[in-house]
Amino acid sequence: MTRLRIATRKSPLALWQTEHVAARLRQAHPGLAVELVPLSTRGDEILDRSLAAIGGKGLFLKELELAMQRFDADCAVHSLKDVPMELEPGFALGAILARHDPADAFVSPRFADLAALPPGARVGTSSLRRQAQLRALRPDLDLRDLRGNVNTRLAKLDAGEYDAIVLACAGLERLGLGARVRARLDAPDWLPAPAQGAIAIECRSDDPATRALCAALDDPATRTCVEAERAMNRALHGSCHVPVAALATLDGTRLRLQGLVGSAGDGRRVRAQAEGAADAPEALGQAVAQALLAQGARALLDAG
Ligand SMILES: NCc1[nH]cc(CCC(=O)O)c1CC(=O)O
Repeated sequence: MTRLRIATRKSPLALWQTEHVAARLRQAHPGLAVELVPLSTRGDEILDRSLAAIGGKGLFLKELELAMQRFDADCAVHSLKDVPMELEPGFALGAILARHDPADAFVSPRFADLAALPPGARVGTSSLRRQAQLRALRPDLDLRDLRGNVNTRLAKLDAGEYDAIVLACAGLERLGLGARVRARLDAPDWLPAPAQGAIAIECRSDDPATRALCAALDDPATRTCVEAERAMNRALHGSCHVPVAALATLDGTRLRLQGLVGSAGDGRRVRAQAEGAADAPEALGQAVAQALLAQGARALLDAG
């Protein structure tokens, strides 16, 4: 294969991530002609309704998968946290790139961190996971919906619609906006979305040539961690628009997984953590999910 076409969404973050993957592929395979195929997705176009109402985060993938099925593209680049726990039949993750920063960020022009917000401050996020954790730590806050790409969300913050917002550190850093991070929201007090910060390349399962090219970019340590996080999420429900947070860390051959299920409504949350062998991330994810369920996670998930 001498040419590789990569489908991508058109948001600035998606384009950055796909350009990054393209550059890494050219570096790994000198002589390979790598091209971008930018596409609009329903998830990008529909901004006035919640993602859950319009069919979940899979909407960001659909058009990219159709392009691969039409052979208009060979692979697609995604933020792995936006990828449903079960891939569509016929697709596989050809590579998961090394993750540098899985954490969420507190972003505010006026306030240094969550504790510095005055009572009743307006905080923007449409993520149930972020709302649930904000409710648990600061029940007084006025949580308001906020959708759109990273740049749109920052513009709404700067226009004064919110006192603070929560975004992923990874997205801000990739867009050259790392200076906007006022405080990191770190474990164990705050956990990110399963697979947050990890970039994945999706390929057709029956395309070994593309899969072989992509495999050069795979980072086994990151794959191990995100497999544990996604296995936990999968064992809890099967969708990806729920107040579930997870973070796995790998220390040599020991894998540690922290998990949380919260309620965006009233701030209740349950937490669990466990350690296991690095070669069994699925089992660890399932064990932490069982520990969360034993503490009543099901009632929180059903309440939304
Ligand atoms: N939900 C949108 C989304 N998908 C991935 C990222 C950030 C990059 C990443 O997690 O790899 C973001 C923005 C955000 O949550 O701030």
